[in-house]
Amino acid sequence: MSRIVIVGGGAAGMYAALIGAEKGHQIDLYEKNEKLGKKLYITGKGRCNLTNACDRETLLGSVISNPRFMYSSFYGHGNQDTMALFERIGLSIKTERGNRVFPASDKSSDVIKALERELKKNQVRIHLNTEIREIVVKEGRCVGIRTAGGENVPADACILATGGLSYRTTGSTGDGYRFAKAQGHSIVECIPSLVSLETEEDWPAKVQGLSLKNVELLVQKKNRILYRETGEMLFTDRGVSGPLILTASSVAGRDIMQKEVELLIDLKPALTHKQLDKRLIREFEEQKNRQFKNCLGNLFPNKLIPVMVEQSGIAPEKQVNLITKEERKRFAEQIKALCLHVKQLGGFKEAVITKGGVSTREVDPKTMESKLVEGLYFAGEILDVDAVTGGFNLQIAWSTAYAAASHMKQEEKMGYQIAIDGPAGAGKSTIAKLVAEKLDFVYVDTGALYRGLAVHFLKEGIDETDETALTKACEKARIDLAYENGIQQVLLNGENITSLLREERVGNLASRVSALQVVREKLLQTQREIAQKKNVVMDGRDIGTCVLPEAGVKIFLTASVETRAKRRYEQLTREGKQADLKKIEADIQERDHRDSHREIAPLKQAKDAVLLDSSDLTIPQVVERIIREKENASGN
Ligand SMILES: Nc1ncnc2c1ncn2[C@@H]1O[C@H](COP(=O)(O)OP(=O)(O)OP(=O)(O)O)[C@@H](O)[C@H]1O
Ligand SMILES: Nc1ccn([C@H]2C[C@H](O)[C@@H](COP(=O)(O)O)O2)c(=O)n1
Repeated sequence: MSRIVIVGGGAAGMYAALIGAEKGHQIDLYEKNEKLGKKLYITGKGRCNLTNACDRETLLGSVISNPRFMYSSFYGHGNQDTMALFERIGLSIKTERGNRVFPASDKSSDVIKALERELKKNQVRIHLNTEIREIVVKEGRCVGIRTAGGENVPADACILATGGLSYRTTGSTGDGYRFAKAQGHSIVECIPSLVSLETEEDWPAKVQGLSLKNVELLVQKKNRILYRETGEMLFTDRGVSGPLILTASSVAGRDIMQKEVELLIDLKPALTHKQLDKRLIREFEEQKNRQFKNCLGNLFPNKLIPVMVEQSGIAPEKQVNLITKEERKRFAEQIKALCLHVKQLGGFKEAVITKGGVSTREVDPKTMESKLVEGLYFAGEILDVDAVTGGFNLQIAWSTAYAAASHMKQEEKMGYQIAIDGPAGAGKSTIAKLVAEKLDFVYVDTGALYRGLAVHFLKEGIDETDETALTKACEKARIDLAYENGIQQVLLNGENITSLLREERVGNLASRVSALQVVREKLLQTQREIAQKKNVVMDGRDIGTCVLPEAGVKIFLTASVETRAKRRYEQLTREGKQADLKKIEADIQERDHRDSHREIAPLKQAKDAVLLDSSDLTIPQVVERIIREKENASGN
């Protein structure tokens, strides 16, 4: 296990913390705000456009700055992976127009809640209201951080996920750029992006609030076309905004900074110049005795008419039949290319994202590790990568966070993991033991850990409904696994209690208390630590879904209730124990229901697990099938 410090508790920081913790690292997440995810909370007008359910090409094509840098991380963990992860952690999602993905509840707070819940479950240590002053580097390697309060926090690695400069009130004040610069990183000039544009002309203020649908926007600089698209735009008190403009700010942001960019709005993109002229002739003919200012109602929204009249240079009171051919032609030109000159980009205060940041040339695109400082990683908006609207910028955050957290170097080699989950009596332990033997892996029966805690509660006479007593008892219990002649032994505070584990009351209590957060939290890290260093076959209820979500092979082993009850009955009879088939069956059913309906880490098949129904398979056949899965997964 490595000790990793993450600076910044926004989208990228939380995601990196979760991935790192699931990989078995000890994570400390530092956030200077009083809570996590402040910017995430207001994104997408509070709905949080999580990602975009497009294909990979579209995903890459939506990145404006440094798309090639995103290639590896999008392929390593793309939009589909992000959607699967959010569903795995209990967030229902929905896809809307333009493939935009949102939480089903339309509440960004639910995204934050889901992430926070997982961070807690995975024992991430969250430090709120804690500002970081600097990254500590020794001999070219990051060895920790120093807080503004002067505390030195040693670490094996540090992920900077401090965001950009947009929405400063949410904490994005650019600290990360300063830390990176201090370590020799180049920072590409930061400018606001996905932002409104301020214009030299002040007439937009007269029509502020007016939204135009289906207009074509052409952005150009000295006749060079920078952007051209049809869609919706909006006039503001200082210029223009709306979807077309936001994208234009992203595509042409740097040119806009250097001035001389003009916007040409085609108000009638469906008509050619010739068709438009014909239309004007018809309108002018039908209303020939009216004044110019009163004959445009069929052509433009009312609010826009005074502006169009003013810009045309034609006297507003001029009788329509007196308008010359040249005036009409010029007016048609104006309709096809209503011109505005861009003064500047709107400010960081309202920009959705920041363009610029830590130069991607100095960061490994596969791992997000600095090429200058070992053990220093970057994730999210701090990097000089940005995309258009539609959930793509958050996907950059998720994918880079995943790359950083999952490529974190392990102090010790990570073991190979085979996860076997399934209901009571499905044969998990019998099969897992044999698979482990064949592969020379360590077998870990996690049910035994829960049973071990149950023995402790029984010994201490703990009332299972008394949460305080349970919490205290959990603190007092140390559960260790040991192996005698390759057979797993459970030690409770040093005492070998293996012989007590199979008692019926122990199994039933284990099933009941395993629904409790305090119990699951107690055992989660123990399980991960075991799987960290050794090759393991681990069986349980939530191994593939929760304990080892990255396991190389995941099996969901099951069999009909009758089969399982019959097998258990035969097992007990073989062992010379009293057994009642009907009672065993009822017991199994009750346990299945409880294990699969509890709120935390319920028994369920992981999306990427192989379903194996052993009702009609012999033990060697099941073992063989799993060995084959392992061989396929390892490519041999
Ligand atoms: N494919 C099979 N064919 C016949 N018997 C089987 C098969 N798989 C398992 N068994 C038998 O079923 C019984 C229950 O198996 P086991 O104890 O391994 O289940 P389990 O899933 O680990 O149960 P629990 O979750 O309650 O600990 C054992 O007697 C075992 O030998
Ligand atoms: N990963 C696990 C393993 C076990 N449990 C709980 C649920 C079971 O009813 C109980 C005993 O397990 P068994 O020995 O029968 O496999 O422990 C769990 O919640 N998660």
